[in-house]
Amino acid sequence: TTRGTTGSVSGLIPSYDSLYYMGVRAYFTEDWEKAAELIEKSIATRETILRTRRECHDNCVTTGHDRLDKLDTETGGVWDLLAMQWAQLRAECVRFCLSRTISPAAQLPVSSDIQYEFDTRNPYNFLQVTYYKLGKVQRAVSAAQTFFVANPSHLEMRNNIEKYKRMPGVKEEAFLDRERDGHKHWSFYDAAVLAEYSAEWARAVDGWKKCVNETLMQTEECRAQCEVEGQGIPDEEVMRTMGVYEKAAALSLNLLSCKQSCVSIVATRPGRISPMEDFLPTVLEHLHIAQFKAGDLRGAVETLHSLLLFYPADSNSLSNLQLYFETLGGDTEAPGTKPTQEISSYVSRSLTEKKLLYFGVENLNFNFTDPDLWTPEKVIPESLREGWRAEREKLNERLNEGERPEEMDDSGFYAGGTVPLTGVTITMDDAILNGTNRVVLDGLLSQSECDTVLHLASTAASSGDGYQGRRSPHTPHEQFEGLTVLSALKLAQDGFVNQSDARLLHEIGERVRTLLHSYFRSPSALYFSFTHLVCRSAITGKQEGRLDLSHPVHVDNCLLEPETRKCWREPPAFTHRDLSALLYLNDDFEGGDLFFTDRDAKTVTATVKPQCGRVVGFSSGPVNPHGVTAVTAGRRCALALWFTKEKLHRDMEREEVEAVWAKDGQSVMKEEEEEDSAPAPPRSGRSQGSKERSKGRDRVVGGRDEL
Ligand SMILES: O=C(O)CCC(=O)C(=O)O
Ligand SMILES: [Fe+2]
Repeated sequence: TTRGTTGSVSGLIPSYDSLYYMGVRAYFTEDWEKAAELIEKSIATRETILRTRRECHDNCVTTGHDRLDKLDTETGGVWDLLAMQWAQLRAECVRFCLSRTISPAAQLPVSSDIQYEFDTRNPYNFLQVTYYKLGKVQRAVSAAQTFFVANPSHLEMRNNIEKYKRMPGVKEEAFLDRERDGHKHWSFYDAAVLAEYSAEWARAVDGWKKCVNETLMQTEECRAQCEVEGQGIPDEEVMRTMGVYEKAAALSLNLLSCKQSCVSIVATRPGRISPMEDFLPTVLEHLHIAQFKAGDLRGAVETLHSLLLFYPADSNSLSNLQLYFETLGGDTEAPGTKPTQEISSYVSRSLTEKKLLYFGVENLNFNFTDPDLWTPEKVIPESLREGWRAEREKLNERLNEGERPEEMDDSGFYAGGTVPLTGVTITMDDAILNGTNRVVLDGLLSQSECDTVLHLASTAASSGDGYQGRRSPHTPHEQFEGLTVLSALKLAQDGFVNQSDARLLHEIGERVRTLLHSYFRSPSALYFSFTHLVCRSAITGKQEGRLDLSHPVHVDNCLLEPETRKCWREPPAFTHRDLSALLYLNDDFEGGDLFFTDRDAKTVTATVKPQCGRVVGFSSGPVNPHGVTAVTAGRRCALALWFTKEKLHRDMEREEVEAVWAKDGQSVMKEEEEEDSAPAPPRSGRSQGSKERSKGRDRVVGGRDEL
């Protein structure tokens, strides 16, 4: 019964939407075999249709051009007929080309629902489950990955991916984004940014160049689709009242507007809803700086000239150009003193299109939203400039205030790596926490482990070791108590607690280090800088009308000056802390939320409620100001950990403890029991601590590092 719809009878390409609907129906009846087959077929069919359209576009792009050539010489007043003939020939070419392979049903435009489904890669969401049910893990993995790339805040899929990563026999290569070809420019972009971070300029140049080329290619692909894809007619109601030239103008404006919108489509990352403003000029700007740094001065000049086509009066670019010329010894004839051919055709074509479009806006009631910021004012009709300026100003304001692009973090960390511990899942990522290099992970400790560590804290408080029961350095309304690993060891030696409890405290730190090293894709080793277990207790009777915080807003490795939004990396801040982590142990208290703010130290961007086994990790720099709300009842305990990339600043106290245990002839690293039945994942960096111990020591004895 499905033969008619799948079109297999005619041998022509069927419409992919009907295949998709059938696939989804099969999915809900749990007919997994059929669901997989149909959904795959719909994806493949859509690809074939897109490819065929592109081929037909390319095949027909010059058809009838000879008629247009004759326009110049034609004197008999039939130029309009020649133009019509050109349109006819081209139409016939495309039509013939398409209908040779695509069924009539598939030539129709799909509904916006289907468009949305495929744009958001939802078919892969269905496929992930389907393949999992069928036991085809490799395929499930790549479906999961493909979906996740376009839906990066879909935590369920993220956790699925983490699970797949821990499955035996699932290889790294299985995590394949099946749609990667459509957005390669973003991979190049990311690679170039990473190279910039580590000042590898030659690699950055390579990445930015590829990014430019791929961006131009993707733009061409998108524009070609505008020409051959069945598009809705602009406002059919209005079209009916139009004469034939008006209709022709409306259709051509529609086409131009579709082509211009490719700028926004290409500049929108998978998974994002809005485009990156000024994408191509931004990439060119990065490229010329990278070229300059890499010593390719001529390349830099060429790129700068390309950039100047977008912003001819930009004072920074002009003074850079001046600088380059001086460095080149005023050699203005040198190659590279011109913009690249590709960019110059790109800009002039775009300008011509914009002129036509703005003419339509001014005189033909056409609506057009310019995707570019660089459009020169003179191209925009006088009557529109006022509104356009207001729009721009609004946009600038938005960019300058809350919606400014994510703050740059120069720490070298890059959130989004894997979570290599069984049972640990991501609860909040950068997107949910509204920031950069922040994460909340759950499941690091079992309840009994939390209880053990809490017990350590209470024992320390009552036995007099640790820094027991002193007033909080931050608020008179709370008491502060806690201990370090060394004081835990002493407690054990004095028989107050079990050896194994003290070791647990140590070992938990290793778990956190492993996690953060991997999740933040740390470019180098991470050393413990300081660790302590801290409890904050509300002092009863001192809570009335309390307005202060348990821990005022601060940045861990610099002194935040909210008025100027500056952060000074100097003492008394702990300047060598690179990554911060808090591992929470309980939730039976009131208040005590951790919150992140903007650099103004006021605007709260995210809040995290402590609970047993929850880890908050973040880069310790100015992108992450944070504080703790008042603890108004009960006791809130957390293990606070800071890591450094500099070996010189590692925590010597920790080494002392490890040395004691090593002398005891026991391994420091106790293999923890897996709570999950899933096989243990690889544990990079896990044994580093013990190796480190036996090596020679370039000991630095510094002031004690706390709070
Ligand atoms: O306990 C917390 O949640 C945060 C503590 C903190 O920010 C710090 O000690 O630097
Ligand atoms: Fe802090």
